[in-house]
This record gives sequence, C-alpha cells and structure tokens, in this order.
Amino acid sequence: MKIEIRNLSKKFGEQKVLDDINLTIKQGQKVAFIGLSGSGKTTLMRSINGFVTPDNGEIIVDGKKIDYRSKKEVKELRAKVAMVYQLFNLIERTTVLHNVLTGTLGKKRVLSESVAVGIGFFKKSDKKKAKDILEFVKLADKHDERVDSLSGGQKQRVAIARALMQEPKILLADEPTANLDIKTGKKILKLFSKINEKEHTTTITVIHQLELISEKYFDRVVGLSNGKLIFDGHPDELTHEILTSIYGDLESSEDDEEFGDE
Ligand SMILES: Nc1ncnc2c1ncn2[C@@H]1O[C@H](COP(=O)(O)OP(=O)(O)OP(=O)(O)O)[C@@H](O)[C@H]1O
Repeated sequence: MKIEIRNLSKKFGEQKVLDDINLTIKQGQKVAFIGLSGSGKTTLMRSINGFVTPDNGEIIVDGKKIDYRSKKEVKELRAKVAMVYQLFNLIERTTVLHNVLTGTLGKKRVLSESVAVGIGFFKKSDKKKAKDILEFVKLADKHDERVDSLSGGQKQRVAIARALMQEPKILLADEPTANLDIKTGKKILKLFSKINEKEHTTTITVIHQLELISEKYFDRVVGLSNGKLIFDGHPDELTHEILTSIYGDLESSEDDEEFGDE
C-alpha cells in the first residue's frame, strides 16, 4: 500500500519531535528510517499505524486519509499494518504455534489476554495457515517448542510469522535487529526482503546498525535529525558527508560523548 505523509508535525510538551515531514512511500518499497536516538523515527512510524496522533498534517494510506479520532478506522488501519519490535513482544511461556496464532486475534485483545486463549480456540484453517507461515520463516520444526527456549533470531522469526498471520499490506519494524548479532540481523532483513518479493508488502524498518543498510535489503533510506527529514535517497547515496549530517562526527571518540548529547 502507498503511504503519503504530508506536513506532519508532532510535539511532546515543548519538544518538536516531528517537524513538517513530507514523504511518499510507494506500494512495495523497502524503506529504512535512520537517525540518532530521539530524532523521531519511532514517532513517525507510530503515526502510520495510528498509535501516535500528529498535531498537524496528514497521512494517507492507500488513498484514505487516516482519521485518528475514529476508533473504528484506526482499528481497520491496524489490521492492514503489522508491527515487529526490537524485543519481539512474544508470550515467552507458550509455544511458537500459539504465539503465531495470536496474530489472528487482531488488536482488540491485549497480549496478556491472548495467552488465556487456548490453542483449541483457533480454527483448523488458521492452524494450517500458521504452520505454512512457520515453514516460510524456516521454523517448521519448532511449532511445539516454548518461545523461551529459542534464540533471539528465532524469536524474531516467530514475531514476523505472527505479523504475517495478519496478511499485512504494510510491515513496520522498529529496530528488529537491535538485539541480534550482525549475521542474524542480516538473516532477518533477508526475510523481510523475501516477504516483500512474495507479497509486495510495503516495509519500513527503523535501523541503527549502519553495516546493515545495503541495497540488498533496502531500496530507500530516509534520514531524520531533530524531527526533520534531512535525507531521502538510495543506500548507495549515503556518503560519509551525509552520514555526518545525520549522526554528527562519526570519527569522534565515544569516550568524549556525554550521555546528555543523546
Ligand atoms: N509518548 C511520549 N511522550 C513524551 N515524549 C515522547 C513520547 N514518545 C517519544 N517521546 C520523545 O520524542 C523524542 C523522539 O522519540 P522517538 O522514539 O520517536 O525517537 P527515535 O528516533 O525513534 O529514538 P530511538 O532510536 O532512541 O528509538 C524523544 O525525545 C522521546 O523522548
């Protein structure tokens, strides 16, 4: 689905977190959001699925302007927009299959309630679908294992499988590789590319590890700084100069930086 962001602004207290953002993301694009901590990446992402209500401007998803005041419309939007998180947000003490099946419950139930829904609650057809998706994410042999016995990379694949149960048109991933080593992170990004190829899903990924920003995984990079969009281009165009404008002096010793600069 196409996403059109027009003159989007958001303040938290006195702080301008998003400052007049304009961005159009075509159906099927694979976009990385980059920028320093606090630059507004998550807030921008959360405006797309209605978790954050902007102060000014608008977002149009698939030709329809998001009406943040309408619970019904936001719910419909979230059915099409799946989210994957840095800390996986899984129910650790239940099985892989159970977690993936909760992807069918929609956003009306909170995660803690989902656990109360036994595996018998789900339709046979959903179980078949969940198993097919687990095969797609290469976890076919893990259906019945408890999530807390899995590695970080496997947990993230369970979270992606759960998101796919929703058959999303847009996939938002907030630092999905932050808790993984680089090799495992690459596998996760490869999986997003595979989903994108198969379903033509529009994907937006907030990412911090610069070594993972390559045209293999992304066809567009959007850089934010202090709530402003300051770069929009192909991964190849990320020169040292541009990276410095986004992150500041990359060569400066970390020891010189105070936490207060974050
Ligand atoms: N609900 C909120 N209430 C108040 N301030 C908020 C809220 N959400 C975010 N902020 C502030 O807005 C700023 C931007 O936050 P945001 O999470 O969008 O940045 P980010 O670029 O995603 O950072 P990070 O890379 O650390 O996740 C930060 O200063 C943050 O503290």
